[in-house]
Amino acid sequence: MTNRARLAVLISGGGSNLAALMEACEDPAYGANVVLVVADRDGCGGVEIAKDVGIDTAVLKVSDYAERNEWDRALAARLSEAQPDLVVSAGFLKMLGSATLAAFPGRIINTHNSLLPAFPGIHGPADALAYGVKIAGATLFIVDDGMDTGQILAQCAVPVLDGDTEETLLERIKVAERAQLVQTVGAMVRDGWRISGRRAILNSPADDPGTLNGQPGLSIPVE
Ligand SMILES: Nc1nc2c(c(=O)[nH]1)N[C@@H](CN(C=O)c1ccc(C(=O)N[C@@H](CCC(=O)O)C(=O)O)cc1)CN2
Ligand SMILES: NCC(=O)N[C@@H]1O[C@H](COP(=O)([O-])[O-])[C@@H](O)[C@H]1O
Repeated sequence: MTNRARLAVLISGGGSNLAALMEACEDPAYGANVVLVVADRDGCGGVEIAKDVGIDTAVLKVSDYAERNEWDRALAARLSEAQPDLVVSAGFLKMLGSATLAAFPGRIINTHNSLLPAFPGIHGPADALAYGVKIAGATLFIVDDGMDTGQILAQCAVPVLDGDTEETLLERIKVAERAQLVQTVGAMVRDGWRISGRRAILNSPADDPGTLNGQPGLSIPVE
């Protein structure tokens, strides 16, 4: 595959999902390259991971702009410079505004560590644990102007174990989440996807041996 899809990744923290995408991109057959990493704050480990291998980075802090919309317009402009085919929000803790959404319609995806529509926001695993659910997981979805309301591309499930803490549950979720992100983004960039109402449909199932009928779904990793 000669033309590789250009990925821009939005982060706010350590970037383990980013690192998983970067590793997948090392294989030319995967079909993508990470061309830009943008953080909303200083000190993100994911920015250093990207810098170490020469990937372009930027930090855009809301507090550096007089208005939230100015930040959103600056984010849209910075992303546009990179000409991404897909924008991947992976632990990005800021709601995207209308300028960014309009710049990449239907081409911004977000991975969230809960089984949406349950437990949206920034405390998914803690909220799931507090509720007492027995199954948790992660959701990859198309970003829209709501909070975690976009069409779902893929979901993966993990068990909640007796004695789990937020940390142990989060790490179990993240193992499945990273695999789901890599497999689904790969399927998207190689074979595309389509939207039909509330449904987002991959043109080819992600290559996850643990999926249900080849669909990225109930791939529950064994402890
Ligand atoms: N327009 C959208 N933008 C984003 C979405 C989305 O669904 N629509 N998803 C988020 C990621 N996310 C959950 O997956 C999420 C991130 C941040 C927040 C939030 O309330 N952020 C606050 C600030 C929080 C902080 O800085 O600690 C804010 O934006 O003011 C909710 C959900 C990515 N963007
Ligand atoms: N709703 C936003 C949110 O909570 N996102 C979550 O942040 C983590 C980032 O991990 P990483 O920095 O190791 O990739 C991920 O688990 C992702 O679901």
